[in-house]
Amino acid sequence: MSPESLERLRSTIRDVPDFPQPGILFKDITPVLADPELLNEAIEGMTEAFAGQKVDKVVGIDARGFIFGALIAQRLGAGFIPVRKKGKLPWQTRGVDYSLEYGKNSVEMHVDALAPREKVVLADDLLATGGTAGAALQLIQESGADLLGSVFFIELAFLNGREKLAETGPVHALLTF
Ligand SMILES: O=P(O)(O)OC[C@H]1O[C@H](OP(=O)(O)OP(=O)(O)O)[C@H](O)[C@@H]1O
Ligand SMILES: Nc1ncnc2[nH]cnc12
Repeated sequence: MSPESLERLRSTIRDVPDFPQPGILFKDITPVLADPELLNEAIEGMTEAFAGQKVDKVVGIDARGFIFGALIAQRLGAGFIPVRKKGKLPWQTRGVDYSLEYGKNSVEMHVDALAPREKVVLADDLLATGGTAGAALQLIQESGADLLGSVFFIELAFLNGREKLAETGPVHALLTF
C-alpha cells in the first residue's frame, strides 16, 4: 500500500473528543466507510498480510468489526463468523467477559461456529487496550481452530493492546496512532 493511500486513510479518520465518555479521543471511521475508494483501500491493506494463505474463516467482532471482517472474508474467499455482544446469538454459545478502553462487556460465539484446525483470522476496526480482541481470541482458541493472526484497521499504540495479544500470534494494523 502506497504512503499516499495510507496518509489519505489516516487523515480521513475523524477525532471526536470525550466520546463516549470524558477523556476518550474517539476514532470515528465512518468517513472512511462512506468513501468507496478509501474503503476498498482499507480492505486491500488489511488483507495483504494474509495474501497467498489459505484462510477458512474470518472472525469479526460486533459491531464495527463486522464491516471490516465480512469484507476481508469476501476478499480472501473465506467464510465470516460473528463474535457478538452477549445475548444476541440465537444458538448455543460460549462467552467471555472483558474490559475495554471505556468499560466492561461480554462477547459470545456459537459453539459450532469454528471447527478444530480451521485456519482463522481475527478482524476488528480498532485495537486499543486489547481487551475485546483478547476475549475473541480466547473464544477462537477454545474452539480448537488455528489462528493465523489478527488484523486491525487502527491501533492505538499508547494503550499497549499489542502486548496483550503477543502470545496469540501475529498482530497486524494498517494505521497506528
Ligand atoms: O482494545 P479495546 O480496549 O478492547 O477496544 C477496542 C474495541 O472497542 C470498540 O468496540 P465497542 O465495544 O465500542 O463496540 P462497537 O463496535 O459496537 O462500537 C472497537 O470496535 C473494538 O472492538
Ligand atoms: N478511542 C477509541 N476510538 C474508537 N473506538 C475505540 N474503541 C476503544 N477505544 C476506542
